[in-house]
Amino acid sequence: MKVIIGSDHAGFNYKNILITALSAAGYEVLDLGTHTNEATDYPDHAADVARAIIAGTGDRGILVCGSSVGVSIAANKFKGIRAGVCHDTYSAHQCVEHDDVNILCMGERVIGIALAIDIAFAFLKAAFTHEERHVKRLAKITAIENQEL
Ligand SMILES: O=C(CO)[C@H](O)[C@H](O)[C@H](O)COP(=O)(O)O
Repeated sequence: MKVIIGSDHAGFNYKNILITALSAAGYEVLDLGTHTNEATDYPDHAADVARAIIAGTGDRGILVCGSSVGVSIAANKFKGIRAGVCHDTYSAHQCVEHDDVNILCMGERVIGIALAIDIAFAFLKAAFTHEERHVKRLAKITAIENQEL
């Protein structure tokens, strides 16, 4: 599985640690930045990762900012992106199993790094169930996206 990862300055340290952990576990990881501690704007990085997922450059995305809220708002503006804020491992796998989330958002200022790593693995190991009720609900989200609902 190929993972696309991005962060602003507030998520920079966790992004780097996550890249090391995921790469060591055998995941292919594409780092779209930011590449320094210098202050940057989270919508830019959310857009980079969202566009890469939409283009099929990677299978799943991970975004890290200070709280996770900013990147999730920005990423969810893109059609076809289902970005979820997860600061616990249950949400991290359930959001894929039920909601087919394709971008995980975490906040470096919110949780410790050990939990962030566990959450990333829970997210990446999970698969969408394709159960009828979930497929129906996702179709409604797509309808909202297309302004049909
Ligand atoms: O946490 C965030 C809000 O959701 C943002 O993604 C930023 O990381 C945060 O706003 C950065 O704050 P700073 O004071 O500019 O470092």
